[in-house]
Amino acid sequence: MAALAPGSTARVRVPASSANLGPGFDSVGLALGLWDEYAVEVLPEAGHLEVVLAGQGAGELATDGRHLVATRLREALEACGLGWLEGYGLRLTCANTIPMSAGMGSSASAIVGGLGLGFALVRDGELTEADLGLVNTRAGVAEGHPDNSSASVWGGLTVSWMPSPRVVRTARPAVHPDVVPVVLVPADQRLDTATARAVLGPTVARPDAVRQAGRAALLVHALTTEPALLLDATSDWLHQEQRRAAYPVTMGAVDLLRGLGHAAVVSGAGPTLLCLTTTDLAPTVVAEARTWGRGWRVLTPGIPERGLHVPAAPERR
Ligand SMILES: Nc1ncnc2c1ncn2[C@@H]1O[C@H](COP(=O)(O)OP(=O)(O)OP(=O)(O)O)[C@@H](O)[C@H]1O
Ligand SMILES: N[C@@H](CCO)C(=O)O
Repeated sequence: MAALAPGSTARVRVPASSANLGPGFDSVGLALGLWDEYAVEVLPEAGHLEVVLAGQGAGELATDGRHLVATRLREALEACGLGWLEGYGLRLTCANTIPMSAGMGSSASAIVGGLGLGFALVRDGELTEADLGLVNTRAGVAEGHPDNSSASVWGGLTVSWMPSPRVVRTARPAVHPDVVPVVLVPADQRLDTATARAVLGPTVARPDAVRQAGRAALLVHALTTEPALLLDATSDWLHQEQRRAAYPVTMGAVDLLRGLGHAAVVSGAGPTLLCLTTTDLAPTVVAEARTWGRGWRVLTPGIPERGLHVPAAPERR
């Protein structure tokens, strides 16, 4: 493998994601049109790493080799046979819009983006389908559950599973064109995924497992074919009630919207709320959420059809 030439660059964009969507715990993900953008430039100074942050996490996250994008950039370069910072330096620039620890897959996006950036740097700024497959596997293994990471890699709706601890497989059903995600982010609230996972017990009752399996199957049908079934299709018995004390405000809002007939769920490990609605009803959901006041950010980010990608070069004037 040739050394990296000073002045070489790569750039990637990676979307946010919502995981679980009610019954699809640890397997179903939906990409959301909120993007982080990462860029890297090779510097001549061996051993030198510069991390420049803007937006979410700036002034808060590490700006050395511990930064999550940097650690996964390193993983990708080493997988391509390049020693980390051996004979070259790097400037990593991150422009982040995805809120951290909010339930929109920020850590998965950082992992997916870091890996993608490394492969893109080695491939002269391009990413192949095979690279996306590698990123999907490595990111799912790194997170331990591939729901967020697969949606960030592929865009759209993903259903992922791990037939063994180091293998990730993903199906990508096409979302019905009427489905609209409304994302409600409670201001100034964060919940680490690790904390939210720690409250889940090791076993579930058989009747709950049976109901959950049926609704997970129905979820895919509702999202792809019959959105009118989304309210029933988003019921959950495995994680949301168990975590209620960790995000009480969100659960109150989920209860309220579901009482009004809307398919509201906790997004990932929370505290963001995801409402899966339809083109005709989305304005009603948005109007309802706006009555809740400034404590909530109301987003309609759309569902990007592709995930991790190299953006087109900006046009020269
Ligand atoms: N863009 C980023 N760059 C570097 N590190 C990040 C970035 N985004 C998230 N992280 C790291 O990941 C942590 C958040 O991960 P966590 O899994 O708790 O939340 P999340 O991924 O936003 O939520 P969820 O998995 O429920 O959607 C942050 O505290 C930070 O350490
Ligand atoms: N399936 C994960 C998503 C958050 O990373 C959870 O709910 O814990």
